[in-house]
Amino acid sequence: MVKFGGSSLADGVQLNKVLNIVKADKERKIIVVSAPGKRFEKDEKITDLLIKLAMQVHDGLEYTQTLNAIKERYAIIIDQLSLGREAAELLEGNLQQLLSADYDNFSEQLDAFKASGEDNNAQLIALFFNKRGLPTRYIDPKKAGLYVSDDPGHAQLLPESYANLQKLREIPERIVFPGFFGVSKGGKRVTFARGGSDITGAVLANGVQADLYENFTDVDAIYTANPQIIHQPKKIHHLTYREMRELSYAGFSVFHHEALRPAIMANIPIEVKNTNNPASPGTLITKEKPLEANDVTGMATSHGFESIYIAKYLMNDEVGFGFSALEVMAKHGISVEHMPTGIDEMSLVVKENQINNAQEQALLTELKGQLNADDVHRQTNLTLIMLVGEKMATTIGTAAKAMTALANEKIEIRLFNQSSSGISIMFALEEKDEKKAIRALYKAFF
Ligand SMILES: Nc1ncnc2c1ncn2[C@@H]1O[C@H](COP(=O)(O)OP(=O)(O)O)[C@@H](O)[C@H]1O
Ligand SMILES: N[C@@H](CC(=O)OP(=O)(O)O)C(=O)O
Repeated sequence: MVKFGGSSLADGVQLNKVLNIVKADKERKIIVVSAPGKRFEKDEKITDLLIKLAMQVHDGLEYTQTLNAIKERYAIIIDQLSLGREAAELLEGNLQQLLSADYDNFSEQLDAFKASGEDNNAQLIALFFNKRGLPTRYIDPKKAGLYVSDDPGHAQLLPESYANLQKLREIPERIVFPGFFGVSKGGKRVTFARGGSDITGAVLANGVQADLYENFTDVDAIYTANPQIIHQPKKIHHLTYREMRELSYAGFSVFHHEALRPAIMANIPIEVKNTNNPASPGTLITKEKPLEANDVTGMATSHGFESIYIAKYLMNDEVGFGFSALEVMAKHGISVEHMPTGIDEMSLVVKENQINNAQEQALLTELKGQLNADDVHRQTNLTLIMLVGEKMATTIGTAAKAMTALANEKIEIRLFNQSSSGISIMFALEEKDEKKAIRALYKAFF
């Protein structure tokens, strides 16, 4: 079972590498593909172009330029791989159908457009493999019975899909399966969260009970820190599912955090590898791993957070205080990521984009009134840094070492939280300190 990300499918050169990787091992039987990704830093992903196109079509704006940009990307691939008229006509027909279909609402239309990126790519890649002598079948997620909830942009798998997907094992040829979407019970295409082709790969791996889920991307391994911040960070050779779940949720964009559960459920090892350097061993992710020398396995960051600080004298003696605070947040549709507490105070850490300016005052007033609090205020522009490692649970002094490294750089820690399992600690800092903090922590731990 293998998945190739958008960077591995960005043009004909990349697709030739993909063919060689698939041909090199007959166990690479099911191939999940993303839509063509970026060829260079400032390039646009097909998925982003499709989102733009859907909005322009919906708003009645001029969309020819965007449509042409999408056609051009596929045309280059068709040309580079000499796929001929058959491929060009297939693509043209699919796009026409997409544009002329009736949609009940914009969410449905947007998801149909987004899904078409992977779907067209899967059809082209199946054609390409067949033309190069590798018998391959394109499979439509609808035909395979990959059912999901009707939550556009945030689909959740319906468990009955696993039994349907098991039947893919009976297909003798290689299978090319589009990632990123499934079908609702009403027969509509619904996408997972962005980056969701990883989820499709994990779901299929579970469905067919694969021995291994290989996830091909554009880096040699998962690194101890984001390579866009640290120059040539150390590679992580082995991660546990728990570590990966913490790190991917906290900012390791290389593997989607929702893709872990299906793999964990069937205990399938995951290997993250590089399409541009397939001989390199990559990073293995399994349930358990041999204990390492280092207490911290990796560190992730993500920005765009804020904290709502609530203070009340004798808070800890009040039964149900935390419940009431969370109830107000839930009423406003805001999900709380972390909840560090003190004796008379607590902070609710949330994603910043969940609270708009119009809502702010009402939320703060309601929290203050409902909780009879002494003080309620927001701290905005926060970055969360997560240090993760199985060995941290049994090591003394990890937090102290991290705090010393930050203090030496005169970086103020706004919040601190340790997970109950002991395998992660979280710091919230001001966004302006993010890069300095990551560098200081990297130096201290690696
Ligand atoms: N800790 C990390 N280790 C490896 N890559 C990381 C890490 N954090 C962020 N990344 C980024 O993730 C990218 C790969 O993920 P993504 O762009 O989704 O790839 P794909 O197109 O293959 O799905 C890398 O190019 C890298 O910039
Ligand atoms: N193409 C989709 C799904 C995906 O997983 O893409 P990638 O493999 O390029 O991260 C997106 O951009 O969100």
